[in-house]
Amino acid sequence: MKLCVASTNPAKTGAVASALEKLGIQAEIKGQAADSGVSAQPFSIEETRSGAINRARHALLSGCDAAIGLEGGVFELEGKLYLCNWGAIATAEGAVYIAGGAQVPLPAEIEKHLRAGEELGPVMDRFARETGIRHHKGAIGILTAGKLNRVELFSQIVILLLGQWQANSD
Ligand SMILES: O=P(O)(O)OP(=O)(O)OP(=O)(O)OC[C@H]1O[C@@H](n2cnc3c(O)ncnc32)[C@H](O)[C@@H]1O
Ligand SMILES: [Mg+2]
Repeated sequence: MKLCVASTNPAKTGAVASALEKLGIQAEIKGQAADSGVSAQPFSIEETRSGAINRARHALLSGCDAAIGLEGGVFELEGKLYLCNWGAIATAEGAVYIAGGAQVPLPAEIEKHLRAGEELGPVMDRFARETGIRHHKGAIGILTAGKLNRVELFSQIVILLLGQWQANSD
């Protein structure tokens, strides 16, 4: 099976590889940049989820058995911003399955910069005095003292996607 991943971010391609390994599924993974069709920093659940679906649909056009889109974003609930992550798998048979991941509130300090129009990636790097956080541990890694990283978070979403595909294929 050839599986396209709609990003070259190693946190996303790594998450797909890790999910496949956990499920014992053999597949060739191809990471490629794909248009999310939403803003670089999605600001609602709807926008984040749409970004994942658009990525998957676009990546499927490059000729794979299925394509996985993963998107990070934030949304507001009772006046606070929360981190959210969504995923979608588009299959060559024309099906699309969707799943959401863990959500945590963002510290006020980070929230302030996002509301001023900055992207979470660079804001997290400054906050944690590190570089490229979005490529590995992610905001979730910083906010949970490394107990859960971005690869593991996306990996669980990918398991939810592959599981739904399988549940609907038998
Ligand atoms: O190359 P792509 O696939 O676009 O990967 P990305 O890291 O930019 O990831 P997203 O586009 O899905 O994320 C949207 C924005 O939110 C940021 N972001 C989302 N989740 C994050 C996380 O866990 N840690 C750091 N930045 C994150 C990211 O930098 C983007 O500005
Ligand atoms: Mg991005």
